[in-house]
Amino acid sequence: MNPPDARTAAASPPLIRITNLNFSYGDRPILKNVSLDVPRGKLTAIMGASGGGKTTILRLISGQNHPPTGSVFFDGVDVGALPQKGLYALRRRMGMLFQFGALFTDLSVFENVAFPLREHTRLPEPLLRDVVLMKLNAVGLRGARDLLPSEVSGGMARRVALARAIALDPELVMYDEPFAGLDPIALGTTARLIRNLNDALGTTSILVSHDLDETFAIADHVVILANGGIAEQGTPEQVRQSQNPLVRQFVNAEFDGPVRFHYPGATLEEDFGLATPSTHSRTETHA
Ligand SMILES: Nc1ncnc2c1ncn2[C@@H]1O[C@H](COP(=O)(O)OP(=O)(O)OP(=O)(O)O)[C@@H](O)[C@H]1O
Repeated sequence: MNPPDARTAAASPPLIRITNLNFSYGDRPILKNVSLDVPRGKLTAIMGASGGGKTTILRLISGQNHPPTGSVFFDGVDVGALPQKGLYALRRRMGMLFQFGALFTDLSVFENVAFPLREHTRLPEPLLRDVVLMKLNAVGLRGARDLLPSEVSGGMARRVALARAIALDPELVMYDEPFAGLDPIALGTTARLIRNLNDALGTTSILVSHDLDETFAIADHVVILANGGIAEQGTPEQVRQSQNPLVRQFVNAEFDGPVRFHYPGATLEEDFGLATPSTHSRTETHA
């Protein structure tokens, strides 16, 4: 496994440091002893099979879930140790773009972006207007301010959600599958925009995505989750060259590998009456 980019690590401490984190839903373990640094000012992608715990990591970073053991530090602050008020203050430093954007359908594009500003600041109206228009300008939608979400395309709606995620000038923006449901052109536009906003605003970004090519094209640092732990991390190039079979299967989009295509069960021989009792074996197990 590759360590985070050495130059970044030397330049400044990570914005997020996760140490020895364990997390379960009920008695089902999801994350097992995970330690991870998210470098400041960079775009880190978290990838891996469905249900691997990627969204759970985002929820642990924002303090929506609490780890029974291990810690999440945001800019040196232990998120799990914060009282409710401190947690709210911390969340103002984070922007979130959830899967499918989740805009308020009865509010205009302008009011969707204005929403977090109205909720969390007391900006006078003319200043609020300027901030909203600047954010909309950054995503190319200043001219669409008066439209309703139903009047813009899916790709544009995602860009409105992006403008809303950066409305409060967060230090960290977390994107949970921001490309879901987008056509290839809108997907490419959104990916470029995420990269450009990260650089232009000097934020740190965490991107959870299944779109390998687009994600590898824009990420500085890639983390592959598998079996509750980090199977690999490094630059996109380093991860592509990983020899870990779990990573190879994922990166090469292989149909079968350590993660089995077949759900565990009876063998073909058993189901079709071709086997003698001695050859009955349940080999199709998950890695
Ligand atoms: N609140 C919850 N209660 C119980 N189980 C949950 C809860 N939230 C998520 N899970 C389960 O925990 C596992 C990890 O969920 P998580 O959403 O973190 O995975 P993911 O890697 O983001 O998946 P995907 O790529 O499909 O979005 C999944 O199997 C999910 O069904």
